[in-house]
Amino acid sequence: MSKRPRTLDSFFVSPPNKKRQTENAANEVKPQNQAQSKHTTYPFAVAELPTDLQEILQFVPSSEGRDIADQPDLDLVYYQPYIPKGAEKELFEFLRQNLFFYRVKYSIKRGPVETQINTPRFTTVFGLDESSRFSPDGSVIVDAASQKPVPKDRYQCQPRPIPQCLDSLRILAENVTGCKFNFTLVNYYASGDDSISYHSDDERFLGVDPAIASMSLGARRDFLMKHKPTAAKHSSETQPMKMPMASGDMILMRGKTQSNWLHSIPKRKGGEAEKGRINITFRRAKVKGGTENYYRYNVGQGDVYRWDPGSRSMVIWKG
Ligand SMILES: O=C(O)CCC(=O)C(=O)O
Ligand SMILES: [Fe+2]
Repeated sequence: MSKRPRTLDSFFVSPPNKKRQTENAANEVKPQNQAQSKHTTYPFAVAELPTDLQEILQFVPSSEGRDIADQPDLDLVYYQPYIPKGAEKELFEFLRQNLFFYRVKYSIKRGPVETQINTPRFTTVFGLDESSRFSPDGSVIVDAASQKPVPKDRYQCQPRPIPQCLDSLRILAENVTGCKFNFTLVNYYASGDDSISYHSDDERFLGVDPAIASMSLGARRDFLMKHKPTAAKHSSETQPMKMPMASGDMILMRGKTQSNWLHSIPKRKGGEAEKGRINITFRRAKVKGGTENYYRYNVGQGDVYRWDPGSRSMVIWKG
């Protein structure tokens, strides 16, 4: 006999005869699902999604996406919300608690001048470009064409398989958008001082007109967009946009958007931003250069950070 389908509401009431979560002496909430994603490249194992969250994800998208294409070269789908209300808070806490993050530093050279850049947010990344894939157990990287293990020096970086908790979200994003993704990039904006400046994700390694799905959890932060300056088009022909990305919202950017528009998350003074915000983007890198780029700028060579529930802040993880 098949199981009776549950309604969304029933997920938010604890079943009477089932203890939903176990609490230890420190009152720390433990997920029901103790299984973990492990890999030699991970500083520590990543818990799999708790079963209650896994089940709620059947109800994604929580609302129909709204097309926004009323300006030149703009092609967006905005889900407000995407994750069911009530579940996004648990998903936010779970991911902040269980992922490892980095504060990447790098230098750029413009002519003779070298500038040190401190990425103003926490980042982490998982995935592999189209030219190769992980074997099912994740132990080897296999060439997509020959199906043979790739030579050791194929990648300078050490690619990481997407842990189960993020891979479930990736598969969901594929099903909802009809796009294919092989990378998951995660940003954590700890406070209003963390930000990402105006840019477009139009790197060659993503191919033409890339689709990028971008999910928000935690603090509401403004997502700003403006058209790139062009010779032909006066910027006054287009209107800059401000989208209040709330917890559980998702925006899909596709078509000509990346080649023509810039986006940013500006710094904010105090308020809600201090609660912290997670952004997850799903993308598809076509070639090896994409893999190298993503690990260089989102993992780097520095310290590993992990959320510390005691001090409620990211602290350097000492292994
Ligand atoms: O945090 C966001 O919403 C945007 C992040 C972003 O644009 C990026 O990672 O490329
Ligand atoms: Fe971006």
